[in-house]
Amino acid sequence: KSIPGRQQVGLSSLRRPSTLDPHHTRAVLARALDVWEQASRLTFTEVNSDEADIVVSFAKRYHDDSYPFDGRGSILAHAFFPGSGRGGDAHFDDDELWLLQPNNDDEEGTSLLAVAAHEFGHSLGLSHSSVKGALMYPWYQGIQSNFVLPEDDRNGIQQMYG
Ligand SMILES: CC(C)C[C@H](C(=O)NO)C(=O)N[C@@H](CC(N)=O)C(=O)NCc1cccc(N)c1
Ligand SMILES: [Zn+2]
Ligand SMILES: [Zn+2]
Repeated sequence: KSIPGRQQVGLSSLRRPSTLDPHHTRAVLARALDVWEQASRLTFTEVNSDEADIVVSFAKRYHDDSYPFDGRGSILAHAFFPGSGRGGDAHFDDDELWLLQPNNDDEEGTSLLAVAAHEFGHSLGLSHSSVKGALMYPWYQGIQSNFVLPEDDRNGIQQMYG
């Protein structure tokens, strides 16, 4: 399944986000992957198959793994470290108010770009970072439109896929 250097991403059509525009959602997910592509030798291709290395889905509460979501807020998403089966997959809590545009601070809602970039870090094998400001810092911090991958995250991905 996972051929080093060729990460495949499937946007699972099984559980597509109920409210988000699928075309726009894919564009945001592609940008979240691009964050990592630009800092490593990784390349990503979209495939429509659950055999993909990273299968993305949106789900609420219990969703056939033992990590149920919790409604709006708190847990926003989770992803599995690389591996067979659901390894690499990323699940997003469909009870969140996902924003597909970089949001100005006062607007409530959660940037899908920021969270997806964070989750794909897990999908690629990165754990949480204690460096405040790192993308892999455990707590959501929003994202600027001209987002550049912080140093700590770049080091992390270079160590694995330099
Ligand atoms: C124990 C984990 C399942 C928590 C989960 C997470 O880290 N997922 O990768 C999560 O949703 N964490 C929240 C915060 C929390 N502890 O509930 C979060 O903001 N993570 C996503 C995120 C997005 C963008 C940037 C950063 N730094 C973090
Ligand atoms: Zn899940
Ligand atoms: Zn995380």
